[in-house]
Amino acid sequence: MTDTYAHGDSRLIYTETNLPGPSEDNDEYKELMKTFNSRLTDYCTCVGLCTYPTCKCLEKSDGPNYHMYMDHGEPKLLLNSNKNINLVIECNNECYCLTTNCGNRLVQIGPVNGLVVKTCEIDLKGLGLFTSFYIRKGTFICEYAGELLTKSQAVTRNKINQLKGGMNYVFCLNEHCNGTVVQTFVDPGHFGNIGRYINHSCEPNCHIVPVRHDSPIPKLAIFARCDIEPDKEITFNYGSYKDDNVEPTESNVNRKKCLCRSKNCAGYMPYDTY
Ligand SMILES: C[S@@+](CC[C@H](N)C(=O)[O-])C[C@H]1O[C@@H](n2cnc3c(N)ncnc32)[C@H](O)[C@@H]1O
Repeated sequence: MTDTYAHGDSRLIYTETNLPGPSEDNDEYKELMKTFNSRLTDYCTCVGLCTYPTCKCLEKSDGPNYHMYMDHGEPKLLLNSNKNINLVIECNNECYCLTTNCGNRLVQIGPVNGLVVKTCEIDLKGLGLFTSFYIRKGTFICEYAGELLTKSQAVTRNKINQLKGGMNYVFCLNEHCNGTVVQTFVDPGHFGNIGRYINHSCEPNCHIVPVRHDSPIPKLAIFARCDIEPDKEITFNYGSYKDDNVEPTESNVNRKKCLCRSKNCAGYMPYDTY
């Protein structure tokens, strides 16, 4: 992966991709580490460009994940807009195809260029992530990477953050699969990448797509869901991509006020219901 970004804050440690959270001597942690350290066993035997349905990785993805376009004479990949985003499996180290141009490797290559961290116009939002370049719909922005936590660790950290009343970086990805929900918890609060600076919006220009290429644990990959002009803030909806914001009720009065200023702002940040 090529990731040249860094934190301006020396108290934070930059990690390009997820790393295990603090070790615990319990079954929940052991189970998480077992999955984290296991590898996807399928690989393709394509030579050169991977095409659907011959490529095993694309077959497992239920169709091509990305399409190519020329950007100032350079080939770039964009997420297919008709793609089932629950199933994005990139080629991996075991695959026979070429790492540089198989057409099914994007998230593993690293974030887009031109991302800038700066203070938001609305002070209370803190820092935000902005783009200095024009970004096309379907562009991979960056991962939301940090410590991979068990559910108990995530709940504890979330409670502590709520009590402190400061920023909360713990994100829960819910994947709905055959009637069950598989949850992935990532906290870039202390160890994280550039994605930790992305703020929430009720009308976001990006969304999170679970992408797998090495371990069965998905990368929380942030993609542009529309074209984005230079100097715009990068945002995604902190609610799961399946569950939209819910109206505030008595049970969620503790939710933070949302300052996204979008026309359809729900007024509150999505509630962490895990
Ligand atoms: C993942 S961090 C985003 C980066 C953060 N703004 C910073 O300065 O590092 C999430 C935190 O940012 C703030 N935040 C993000 N989006 C917001 C929004 N739309 N309205 C108000 N606060 C927001 C909240 O405090 C939230 O807990």
